Amino acid sequence: MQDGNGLDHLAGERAMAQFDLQAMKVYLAGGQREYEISTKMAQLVANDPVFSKEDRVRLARKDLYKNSLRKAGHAWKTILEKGLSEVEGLKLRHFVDEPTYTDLHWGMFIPAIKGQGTEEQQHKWLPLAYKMAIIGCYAQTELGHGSNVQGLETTATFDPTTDEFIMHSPTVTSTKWWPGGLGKASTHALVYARLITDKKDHGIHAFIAPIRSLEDHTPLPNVTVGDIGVKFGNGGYNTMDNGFLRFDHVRIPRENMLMRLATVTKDGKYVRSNKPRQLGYGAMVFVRQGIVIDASIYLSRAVTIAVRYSAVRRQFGNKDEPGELQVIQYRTQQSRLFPLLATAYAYRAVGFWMKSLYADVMKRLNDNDFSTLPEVHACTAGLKSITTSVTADGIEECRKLCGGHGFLCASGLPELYAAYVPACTYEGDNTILLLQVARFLLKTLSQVSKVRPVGTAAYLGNIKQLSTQNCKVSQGHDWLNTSVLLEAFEARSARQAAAVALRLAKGSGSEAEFQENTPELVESARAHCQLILVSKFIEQLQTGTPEGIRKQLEVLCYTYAFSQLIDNAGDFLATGYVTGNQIALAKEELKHMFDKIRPNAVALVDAFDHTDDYLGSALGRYDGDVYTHLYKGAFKESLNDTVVVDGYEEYLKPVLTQNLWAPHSKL
Ligand SMILES: CCCCCCCC/C=C\CCCCCC(=O)SCCNC(=O)CCNC(=O)[C@H](O)C(C)(C)COP(=O)(O)OP(=O)(O)OC[C@H]1O[C@@H](n2cnc3c(N)ncnc32)[C@H](O)[C@@H]1OP(=O)(O)O
Ligand SMILES: Cc1cc2nc3c(=O)[nH]c(=O)nc-3n(C[C@H](O)[C@H](O)[C@H](O)COP(=O)(O)OP(=O)(O)OC[C@H]3O[C@@H](n4cnc5c(N)ncnc54)[C@H](O)[C@@H]3O)c2cc1C
Repeated sequence: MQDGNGLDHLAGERAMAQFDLQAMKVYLAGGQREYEISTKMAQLVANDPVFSKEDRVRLARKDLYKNSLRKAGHAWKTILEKGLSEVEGLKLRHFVDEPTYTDLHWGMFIPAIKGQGTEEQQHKWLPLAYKMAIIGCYAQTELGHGSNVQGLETTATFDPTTDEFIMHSPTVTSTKWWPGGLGKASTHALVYARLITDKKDHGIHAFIAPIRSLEDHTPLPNVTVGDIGVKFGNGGYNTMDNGFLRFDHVRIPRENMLMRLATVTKDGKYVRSNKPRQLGYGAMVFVRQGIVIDASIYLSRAVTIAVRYSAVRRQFGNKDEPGELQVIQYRTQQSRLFPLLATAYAYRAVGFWMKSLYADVMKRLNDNDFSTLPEVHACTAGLKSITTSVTADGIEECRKLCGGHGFLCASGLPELYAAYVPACTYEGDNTILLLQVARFLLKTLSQVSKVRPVGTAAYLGNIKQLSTQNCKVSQGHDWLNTSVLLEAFEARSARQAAAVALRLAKGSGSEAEFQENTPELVESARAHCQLILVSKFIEQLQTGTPEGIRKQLEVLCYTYAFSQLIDNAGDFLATGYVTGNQIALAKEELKHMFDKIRPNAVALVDAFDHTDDYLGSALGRYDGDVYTHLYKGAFKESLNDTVVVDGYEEYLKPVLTQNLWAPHSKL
């Protein structure tokens, strides 16, 4: 989408592109229809002044939050007035581009009711939620426990005499703490609490608790609720009202317990269904799968800014060429930037695959087939973990790649980082999630002689072969073979998993030994996830990629795979599958890939199709007119509202005019 002012400082870069830009835009959007919807919604948001992002980083929290309420309300009004479809509405909210209560309402409250509510409960709650007559949040985490869901303390005690649950927060640590949208906006909370019937604790279950009056939005009796406070960074995640919540013996009807997985009868009998209790974690699985595409989008924004700016920015020169060099010409810049560009493409491809994986598991669950649930859990948890960690670090790397100007909020990067970095923690701390993957790998390996692993773990079925055969690469171009690359990633992952499994198997099986091995378990989980990412990127390329973009995608795929191989060379070498020389050959191939990316770099980021409005960056502007806009931007700074600064009379003038002799001065 070209929305610059006509001057195109990057026109020379764009003229070098060697692929079909339009086809790439459609590919990255996920298809022609998605592309058209995206384009339409991006323009709708960019052209509506209510959605302006101007000044967001300068607003005080109260104003920032109020403005975010205004935008969320306006988005909803726009959706209704224009009769937008669900997909269009989702896209519109995406382009509004600030975390707000509706993310949790649509992203977790509704999916949790769909997944855990009976049909009757869905009929009761979903119509209200769909028309936003109620606003819901997902209240799981407490002050004392987030990762350890089984350790939550809030109680829901059944009282058969009134057919109600009594919701209670027995300790300070049982206070619900963090749920987005809870602090100020929600009328209802999906509360995870310990179910107690007849003095028996049945563990964690989900309850819909009304928390604010639908008349005047005041907290209901015996409910204490508010915002937990200012968070990291300017703007960023501060548009969200992450909240606290305490119940003091608050009564809710028995039907407010979501009863698809377990029921409590009128006379207080607890009945479990034959479905796995882990389905209670379904809303988390749903969001985790969506986070992979989301990571690609965030990373692609940072990379777009850094690539465009690197093509505009010039420093130094050399005797072979006139003038100064664009910093994108420097190998070191390329070696930090191009792998991130390739990663954003990889996550897009894998994100598409994740969607199909999720659709498949949902279909199976509807048919009461739970067989793929453990693999899907491991996959969504692991890829959520890797992609968010890499993206957060990648945004920060892009900031550094933009030198000093990257540190200015005008670059768009500080705010992007502040908004994104909590993704490493929410929806599961990234280390906790990798430990879940490791447990899955150990279980799979322990059963490998009896149960043939399937899906993303299928390679573990070839563990013997992968443990004995070594890499056959003898010249650089031998690496240009996806089977060779895949085998390297499979062998490294299988060997790392087998090594730690063997060490544990030789031990006593104690928890202490398990703990001692957790760093290696996390490394082996990471290796497994990197294999999934590489293999799914390759697989996506091999299934019907249009001719006009296939070559570029292949280059990006090799760039991604080689950079992963090199960044993790220690692991590959330690498993003994590859030699130092083979790693050195891969490094040379990676440099050849950089040469192929270089003339296409600007077009490859144009293909992400981010509008200037969405990027919100003077450095990443489509037209490359960086300096004019940085300079103009300085005049919007509130300190420059007056020529002589407020505070001069009280604080600067006395310093300048006291004329006191500083006794310690040597002058
Ligand atoms: C399209 C969507 C939009 C996407 C875009 C995103 C935009 C952002 C949107 C919203 C903003 C942010 C929202 C943030 C919201 C939150 O943060 S909500 C709170 C999230 N909290 C967590 O993630 C807590 C992390 N902890 C856990 O998940 C679990 O407690 C645990 C997995 C660490 C441990 O669970 P526990 O019950 O104690 O289990 P174990 O005994 O260890 O394991 C029991 C078995 O269950 C398996 N399992 C665990 N989780 C799942 C699951 N989700 N699905 C299936 N199976 C699961 C586990 O592997 C064990 O299996 P085995 O017995 O076979 O070993
Ligand atoms: C911006 C934001 C939004 C959020 N939104 C919501 C929401 O809407 N709803 C909601 O319910 N929650 C929400 N949360 C809470 C979030 O899900 C939790 O913070 C997250 O799951 C991590 O849990 P924790 O805070 O208990 O971390 P902890 O588990 O206390 O982690 C602290 C450290 O201990 C380590 N650690 C903990 N246990 C182990 C172990 N067994 N082995 C090794 N290391 C361990 C972790 O790796 C981490 O380094 C949100 C959080 C944030 C930051």
